[in-house]
Amino acid sequence: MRLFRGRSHLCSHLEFSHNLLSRTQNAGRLAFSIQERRPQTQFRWPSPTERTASTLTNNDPSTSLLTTKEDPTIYALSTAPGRAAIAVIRVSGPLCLTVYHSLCPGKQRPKPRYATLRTLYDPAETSESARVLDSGALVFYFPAPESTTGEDVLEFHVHGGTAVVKAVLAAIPKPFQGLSQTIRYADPGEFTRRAFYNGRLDLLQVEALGDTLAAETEQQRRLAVRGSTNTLTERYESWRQKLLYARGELEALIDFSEDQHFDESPAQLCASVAEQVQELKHQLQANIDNASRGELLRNGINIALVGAPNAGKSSLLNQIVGREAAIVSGEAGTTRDVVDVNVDIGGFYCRFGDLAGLRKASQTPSSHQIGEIEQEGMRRAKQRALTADVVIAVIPAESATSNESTAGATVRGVVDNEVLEVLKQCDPQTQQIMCVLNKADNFKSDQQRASQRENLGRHSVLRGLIDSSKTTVYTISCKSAQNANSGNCDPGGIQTFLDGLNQLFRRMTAAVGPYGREGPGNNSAWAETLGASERQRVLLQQCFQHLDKFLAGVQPSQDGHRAAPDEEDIDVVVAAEHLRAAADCLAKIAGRGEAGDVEDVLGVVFEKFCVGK
Ligand SMILES: Nc1nc2c(ncn2[C@@H]2O[C@H](COP(=O)(O)OP(=O)(O)OP(=O)(O)O)[C@@H](O)[C@H]2O)c(=O)[nH]1
Repeated sequence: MRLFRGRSHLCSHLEFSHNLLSRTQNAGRLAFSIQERRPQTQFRWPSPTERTASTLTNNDPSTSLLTTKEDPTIYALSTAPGRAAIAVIRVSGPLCLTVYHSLCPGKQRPKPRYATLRTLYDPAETSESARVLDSGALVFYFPAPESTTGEDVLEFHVHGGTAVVKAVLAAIPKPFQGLSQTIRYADPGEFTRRAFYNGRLDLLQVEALGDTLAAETEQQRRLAVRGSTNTLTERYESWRQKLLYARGELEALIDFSEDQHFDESPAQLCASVAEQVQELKHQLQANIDNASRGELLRNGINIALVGAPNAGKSSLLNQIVGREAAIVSGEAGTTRDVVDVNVDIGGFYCRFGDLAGLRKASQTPSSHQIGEIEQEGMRRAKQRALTADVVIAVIPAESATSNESTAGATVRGVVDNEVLEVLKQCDPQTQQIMCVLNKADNFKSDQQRASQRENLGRHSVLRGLIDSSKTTVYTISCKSAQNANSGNCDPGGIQTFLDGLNQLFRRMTAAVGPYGREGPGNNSAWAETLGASERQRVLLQQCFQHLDKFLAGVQPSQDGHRAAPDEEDIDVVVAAEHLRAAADCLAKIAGRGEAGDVEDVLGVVFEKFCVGK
């Protein structure tokens, strides 16, 4: 085992020093276990004030005016622009009280966190009649640091008329004219950025806040709420602590193994750490999988309607969205390009793509050649189907009724070969396939309808696809749905199909635990991990890869392809480095990376924020 190939630079970490200390104190008793430790003191990114070394007091407004250079007070309309009953204007920074006194002259400082009724005046206006900006405004004052931004915050709840808002916004900076650095209109997301800098929110909560503001559907809202707790932060931090602790154990071995007696041999210690790392990998994998599932809720579920020309794809789309979103016609090949429609189905944000019908040239009537446009449409349709999360194969029932001589021929007649080819190319691991038998009104009886559905289920290719998607074949009739009178509760079976689709979405987006859906433990306890962002998922993936490299260096591979390394081949320094790198990835998730990293991340995260937030 190679222990002394140069001391790594890791001692600088507080956690490592802590480990060294306890290791030295407990020398000779190296019974190793990875324990949960309470996080170190809460990390806090230096505030803009600290970073610029500009300290202000806001007790005396006159001195604030002179000293505020680097840390301007910001203000903005925080509610949506336009006519409304109430508009909220928010001010954050050291000049809050100065702003208050200039708009509410002669009035006492408002009691913190209480609503105070005030008339607002224009500080630059001398004419008594023109001075009043708004009467009956409510003022809230939140002194630092117990405020949303961690700075002094002032909120004016004014009447929501456009002119009132405009006048109050114009009045706020008036006393500071000529001192341009002291107060300015806020940039998008600047209030939240300050909350982050002042330790009021961690980066994960900032991301969840961005999701909350962007949420359009019920499921997106729930996802955002899950992410807004600090459960994820605590989970990542406990993993990071475990990794740092494990690394500390290895480092102690490097430093002291020559002069101290340890109960465990280096190989035993590595095996013990590897066991813990293996367990951590299971948890990471669950987190990574759930983050991908959460993406479906956040970005929407991409659904492709595939089928032969005239199968009824456009008719089905129109039934789903409840309007004429796509052209329906008896002419085969009507839909040429992808028709995308966004729709909320039971709280799930979905993007439906109605695609060009798929057929071969030989299947077209001799008078009809497949032209360039139709070919391009089919190419796009295939491409879209292969990247969709859910592929709905729309199969028309008409061929079935006209060709019932043999079960096999019937089914093959219904499911077009071109459509089958595309379904076969879909990835059952990542894509769900659903079959819809349309034009059920063509069946002569319920019995015929049932037997055709069974035939479809028996079809060798479809069977496999349907089984892997754990879905059923739905029988619908867009025509019946369209012609139904309001008395029929589920005309054409569209509602039953939508319910099935909803159940499929629930399965696709349900959280899984470290040992899969059927594994031990409570999977719902992992629901928060659905809220993990794409950025977090990428960093978790990188963390996972470092753990893999660590394991590759210290133990045989689980599939038996790689034998256990000889004791002399275990490089503990390199192994410890992989643990450090893995821990760093977790640190970056919470915004604890190098300063440059964090600024880059902030740039991306705050892009989504609007002014006033
Ligand atoms: N009898 C019956 N006809 C239907 C049903 N659904 C759709 N149709 C008819 O089938 C024809 C084709 O419908 P579309 O919805 O345009 O089919 P499509 O799959 O989008 O066709 P392409 O655009 O050519 O790919 C139209 O004449 C529809 O009225 C149904 O449930 N029953």
